[in-house]
Amino acid sequence: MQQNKLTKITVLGAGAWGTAVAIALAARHDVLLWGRNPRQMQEIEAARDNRAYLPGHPLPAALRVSADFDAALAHVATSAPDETPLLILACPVAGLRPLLEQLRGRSIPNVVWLCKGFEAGTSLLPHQVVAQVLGDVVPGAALSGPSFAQEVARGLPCALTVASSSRALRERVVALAHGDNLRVYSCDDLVGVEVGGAVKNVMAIATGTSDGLGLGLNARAALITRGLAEITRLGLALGAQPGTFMGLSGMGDLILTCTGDLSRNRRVGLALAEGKALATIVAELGHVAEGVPCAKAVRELAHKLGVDMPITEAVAGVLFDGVDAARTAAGLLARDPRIEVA
Ligand SMILES: NC(=O)C1=CN([C@@H]2O[C@H](COP(=O)(O)OP(=O)(O)OC[C@H]3O[C@@H](n4cnc5c(N)ncnc54)[C@H](O)[C@@H]3O)[C@@H](O)[C@H]2O)C=CC1
Ligand SMILES: O=C(CO)COP(=O)(O)O
Repeated sequence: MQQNKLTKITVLGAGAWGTAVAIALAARHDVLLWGRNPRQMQEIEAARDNRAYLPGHPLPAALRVSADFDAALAHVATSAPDETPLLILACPVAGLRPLLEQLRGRSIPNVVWLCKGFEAGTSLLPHQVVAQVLGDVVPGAALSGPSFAQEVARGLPCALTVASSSRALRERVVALAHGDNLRVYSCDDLVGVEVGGAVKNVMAIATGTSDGLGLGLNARAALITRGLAEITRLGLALGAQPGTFMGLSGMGDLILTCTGDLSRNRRVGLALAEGKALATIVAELGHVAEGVPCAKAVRELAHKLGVDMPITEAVAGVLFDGVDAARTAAGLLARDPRIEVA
């Protein structure tokens, strides 16, 4: 495959994932990592290590870091005419709208977002938030799939999916990002890719809770499988293609997040099983756990659409309604029998 050399890329958001993606892409491109906290960005520059969000993964010498928003945008506005630069949005879903507001009216290239979830309050998917704020003039894509930041930063093998309604942008992102140990597939089902990436976080809280309660490996496999059925039902109601949920952004990310202890969402579940309060868990985590706000947004959406989502209901009940986790697990098992594919 033809690799584009030294394309200019700006990553907006210097958390764990933005930093890991910037590290991976800096091996082949001219990458600038922007973070909103000037003191933190100075510390990263001084240590050449993001000690707050991704400690122990030195930044390559070529990777530039900055807290200057104008400079970050100028980086991707100054490319040669034959290059299309890339703007990567690496904030959590809660930060997407505010970040997009900062971009509105500015001259920006193609945007690719990495966040996984439904927006709290609106239950919108990221591409819908992008369309609301920027309109459809800027081509956009979601990059998703099973990808723990720490492993990507170490250069371990990883496969992702880029989803966009623009074929040209999908091809562009593949040409830029595919290579070394990153394998990038493409897909035109933006809704399916985003729904899979969002709801798997809720399922990871469920499996973490189940594992923490000692309910066993059989229960975990059941939760993952029925979780996939639940994700698929919601996705189909929103217009997704069923096959997408068998792919990297569906089953792939669901398996990773439900079983891998690097998952922050799984760790939320493990801590809930210990009886910790949600506020304590979130404070101790020090990172976003998208499954928490997403459980509420998905519950609201499922009610609105009439989609049966018992695992999401159970997770939201434990997180927000003070329902006891062990009782919730028993409640799930006590549901009436049904045909498996339904
Ligand atoms: N960490 C991982 O392994 C992966 C994370 N993701 C997704 O990427 C998104 C970001 O996750 P992480 O970087 O891991 O979270 P994190 O909790 O490690 O860092 C979040 C970063 O976003 C910044 N931020 C928050 N609101 C912002 C705003 N309005 N403007 C600019 N920056 C803002 C914070 O300052 C912080 O630097 C989430 O949606 C997550 O689900 C996706 C794949 C892998
Ligand atoms: O999305 C992820 C892996 O693909 C990261 O999951 P967590 O946010 O649960 O750590």
